[in-house]
Amino acid sequence: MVRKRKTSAILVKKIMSYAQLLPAHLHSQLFKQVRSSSFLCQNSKTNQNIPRRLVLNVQADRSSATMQKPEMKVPHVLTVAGSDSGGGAGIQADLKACAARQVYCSTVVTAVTAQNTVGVQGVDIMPEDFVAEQLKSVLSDMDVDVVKTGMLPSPGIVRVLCQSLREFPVKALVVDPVMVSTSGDALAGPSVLDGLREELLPLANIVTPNIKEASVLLGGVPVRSVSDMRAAAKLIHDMGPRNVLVKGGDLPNSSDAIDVLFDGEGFHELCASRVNTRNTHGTGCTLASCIAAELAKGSSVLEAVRAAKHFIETALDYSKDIVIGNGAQGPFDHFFALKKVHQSSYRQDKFNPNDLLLYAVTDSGMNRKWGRSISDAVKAAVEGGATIVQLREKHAETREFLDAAKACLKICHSYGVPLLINDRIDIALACNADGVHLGQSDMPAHVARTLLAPGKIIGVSCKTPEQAQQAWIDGAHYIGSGGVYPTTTKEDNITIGIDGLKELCLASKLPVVAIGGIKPSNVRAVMEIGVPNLKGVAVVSALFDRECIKTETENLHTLVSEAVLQKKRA
Ligand SMILES: Nc1ncnc2c1ncn2[C@@H]1O[C@H](COP(=O)(O)OP(=O)(O)O)[C@@H](O)[C@H]1O
Ligand SMILES: Cc1ncc(COP(=O)(O)O)c(N)n1
Ligand SMILES: [Mg+2]
Repeated sequence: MVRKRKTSAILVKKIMSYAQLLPAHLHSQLFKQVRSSSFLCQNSKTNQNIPRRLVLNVQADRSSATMQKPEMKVPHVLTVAGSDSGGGAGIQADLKACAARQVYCSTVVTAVTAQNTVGVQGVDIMPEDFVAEQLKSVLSDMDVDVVKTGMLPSPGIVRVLCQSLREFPVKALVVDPVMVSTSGDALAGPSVLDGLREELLPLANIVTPNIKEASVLLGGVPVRSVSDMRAAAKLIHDMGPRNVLVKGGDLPNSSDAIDVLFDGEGFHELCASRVNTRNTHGTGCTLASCIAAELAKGSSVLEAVRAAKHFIETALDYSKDIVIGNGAQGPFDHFFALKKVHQSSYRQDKFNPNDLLLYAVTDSGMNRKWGRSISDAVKAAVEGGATIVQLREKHAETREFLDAAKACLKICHSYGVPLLINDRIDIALACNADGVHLGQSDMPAHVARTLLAPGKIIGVSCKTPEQAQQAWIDGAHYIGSGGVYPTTTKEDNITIGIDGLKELCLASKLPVVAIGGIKPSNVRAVMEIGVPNLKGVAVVSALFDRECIKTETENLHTLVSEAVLQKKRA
């Protein structure tokens, strides 16, 4: 409790010390306020003086600099939901979803369930007065941006929630009208329906029923197809929420997970590929919490729904094979992003020289010419059979390059193909690429070695036996040697020819990949030089300066594989 106190000598002293923190032009104003003394407060519990309003008043008037610490407003979601002892849905899913989306989450528990992957064994509903008390504790003290509701098991709880929302308005309300668990157990009965429809939905920015819940809200109208979902969304919108998202996770015979969003004017169909997994327990709670989290950060409803749906798809895909519990429906892992860092190092053991067989090197100029993104080009190359990829982006902006590198890494790893970054150690570190390729004027390989984790691949471009020797001393894994033939991708590049390549291979203790003007018509001649440590060919134009990268890669892959086989037979 805070009440007003008269100015005392001690307080004035304290104010003087505050004054020293303020710019000089605010001093006269400060002392005017001290004289009126109406703003001085004291905390009755601690007896500490709090010249808080003073600081606030002056802060409100400040024109430019102030020594006040900048406020760090943390986006905040309050979830009003039930506890799931199994940790997959309810409050537990909401906390994990918000944490994964970097948003603070406070919790008001409406019920405690005894629940696992088999089903719901028991439900203990919180008394409505105690729900009201929890709501007041959080909303009267904390700066909540968005309230998200889940299991609301009694009409009294719906009523006290609506009262609290009117007393403490928030930026947005997300209502997940939880009624039946995925296991088929009832979590809220028909007695809450009137309160939901008449009191809560009109306050909601978005309501997120699954197909069963949409049907129950509409008094039993069947919802079995995407067109039923559209019709249901429109009818539920008439109950007052600003947006309706009918979720199609449980839509029968659908190879996609389609959700329908109606914003009062038009429909958006949000489509994700259906992940083949038993681990979908908690998807509804997580989706609603992610939407709430994105709204708390300031996104629009459509942006929030898109981000939330993408999060679910990625999380389900990442955890599709995990096994938690013995029941039919398991929980999934919300923190896939953390573990990905661990798992994404392509191979912990040593570099495999056979990966040099068909080495695709990207070129931003060629991608621009053909109107392709780096990741589309890389995807086509790995689909066509490239065995290693190097991103060589000499002119890209750092942030753009990093985003592209992350996307390419994901693509390459889904095909078990390592990804290297040309020159940019910072990008390689930031995206956790499998290694780097360095030119003679880039960072020396022995320095790069100290920066990169053990096991990360280092390749070095070499034109002379001395450079090849140095690369070996520096701890490189392979050398790239060329230009074997004249090329346009590198200015002023010296052509070493087939003889130069052979000389380098013989001098090198490391595996070699040939580079420079290599294409289907000369790949055999290159591979036939008959030196065992020549492991493959690196190609830029013959893949990326072509209409169909995938077809060219397939073709070249066949030719280079045949050449290697012949070499082995010989
Ligand atoms: N197997 C799946 N693959 C991809 N997305 C899914 C899958 N199952 C559910 N979803 C998505 O998860 C979200 C929750 O959907 P749904 O399961 O219908 O809700 P609830 O969990 O409330 O029953 C929706 O965006 C839905 O499309
Ligand atoms: C406490 C609680 N709240 C919500 C759900 C719904 O989640 P799902 O539909 O994924 O089973 C649940 N099972 N338990
Ligand atoms: Mg479900």
